[in-house]
Amino acid sequence: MRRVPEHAPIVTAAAMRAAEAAAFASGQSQREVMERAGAAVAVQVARLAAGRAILVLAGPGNNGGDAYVVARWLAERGHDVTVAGLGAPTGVAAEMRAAWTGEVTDLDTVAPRVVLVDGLFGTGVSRPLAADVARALARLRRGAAITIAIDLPSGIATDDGSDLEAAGADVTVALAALKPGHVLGDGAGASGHVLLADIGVPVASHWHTLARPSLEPPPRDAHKFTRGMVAVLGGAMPGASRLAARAAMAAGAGYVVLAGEDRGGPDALVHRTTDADLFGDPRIGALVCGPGLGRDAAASDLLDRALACERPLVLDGDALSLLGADAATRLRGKHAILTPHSGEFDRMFGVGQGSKIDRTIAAAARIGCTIVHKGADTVIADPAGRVTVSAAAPTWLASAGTGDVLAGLVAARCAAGAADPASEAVWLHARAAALAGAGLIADGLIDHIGGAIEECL
Ligand SMILES: NC(=O)C1=CN([C@@H]2O[C@H](COP(=O)(O)OP(=O)(O)OC[C@H]3O[C@@H](n4cnc5c(N)ncnc54)[C@H](OP(=O)(O)O)[C@@H]3O)[C@@H](O)[C@H]2O)[C@@H](O)CC1
Ligand SMILES: Nc1ncnc2c1ncn2[C@@H]1O[C@H](COP(=O)(O)OP(=O)(O)O)[C@@H](O)[C@H]1O
Ligand SMILES: [K+]
Repeated sequence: MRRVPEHAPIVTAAAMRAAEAAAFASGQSQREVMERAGAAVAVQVARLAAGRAILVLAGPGNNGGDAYVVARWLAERGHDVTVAGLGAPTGVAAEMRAAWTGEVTDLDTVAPRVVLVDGLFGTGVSRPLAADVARALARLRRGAAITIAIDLPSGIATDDGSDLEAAGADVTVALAALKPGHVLGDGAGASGHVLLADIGVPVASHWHTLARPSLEPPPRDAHKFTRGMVAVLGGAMPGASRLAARAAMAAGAGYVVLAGEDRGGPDALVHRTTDADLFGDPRIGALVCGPGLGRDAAASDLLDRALACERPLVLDGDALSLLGADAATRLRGKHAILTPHSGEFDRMFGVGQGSKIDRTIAAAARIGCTIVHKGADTVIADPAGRVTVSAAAPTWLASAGTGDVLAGLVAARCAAGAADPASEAVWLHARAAALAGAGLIADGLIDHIGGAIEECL
């Protein structure tokens, strides 16, 4: 499983340029910052190279400038370094090129070495790599045992993670902040393990990577209702609603109700009918509607009643499909957390423009609710524009029913009064998956929620 730093700021290329400009305006020189960036990367390269031969690729912009600093730093400390260049840098990057006293060979002809450092393009990549450059990069990566990218793997679009003919990296050293390209789409896979280097450029952002929550055991005076009551509406596919209910129980809800005709599930699960008493029960801290609900008239009626009641809602699966393009009008002003996968998201909000972060922020602002936009890169956005991205969840989660488990987790944290129930639930979900290991199924994932919680106490 790849590693990504926790609670790291995420900024776009434009925001990064603004942060750099502010640092330069406050008296730092571009040269100093580039020396710091190169040294920070070189420290990691030295550690990972462990004495093996290194090839540094240096591009025509400031990413290339960083690369020349990396090469100089390593050579000065006795490492076996060669450099291959692309284009002639300008400005400070040209000064760094001039300060490299070794040879600069041609990208097309250079032989691969065990350690590859990719400093061709970073946040300035503006179009797909030319075929010969992409071919050379892929060849050199294939010939290396480890590839370390400076700031971003060359050919990953900074702001949305799309693939502009990147070869990828095993380790990426992100400078000053992570970029959307490290956590979204193809970029997440291409970046490998991500390390964050402090280069002395302060960065402020409302967007962060997911962090381990800090949780408390139930206090001495706890009773079942103070720990949070969750009600899950059952429907056409009882297994899904049962998974959500069991996950809510495992995630620490003190009282979990499964409402409907299904009488299955563990003995500790409370069964009720979907009558007016249920929807009016003021003790319900979160009402889950959607997992296994179905899409028939009965399902639609249950959704209407859920939306009409005053309880906080967790809306998933079929509830989201039933809402479809009406989501924006029907959810406005509701206290709800939505957990769509990309198909459900697109049905509600359209495919739209921009990155997954941009689209999720826009949708959350439009409906005034928090949205957990699921996938390998789960993006959580609230109506105020705060974003958390989970970019390192085990891919074993891609199996039926794991989303139902997440809905139950979100509901349990919501009913417990958590400040950020969606992010906490997504962390616990990913961690439970890591503890469950290879070949996990949704039922087994629930057995590891307790272990994930233990790590947060
Ligand atoms: N600002 C700072 O002081 C600091 C910046 N830092 C570092 O700088 C990086 C950003 O630097 P950057 O803005 O110079 O962009 P960079 O990623 O080197 O690429 C731009 C060059 O590539 C070219 N080009 C683009 N796409 C291309 C393609 N497909 N195929 C071929 N050419 C292509 C583009 O040419 P153009 O698009 O104009 O034709 C231009 O020449 C950042 O990631 C970090 O590593 C750190 O040192 C901290 C201080
Ligand atoms: N490739 C993947 N890597 C990591 N997590 C994934 C991947 N694919 C899906 N997931 C996660 O698995 C869960 C699947 O949810 P969902 O698609 O709603 O499935 P279901 O409706 O069958 O429960 C979500 O939490 C999602 O973020
Ligand atoms: K790079």
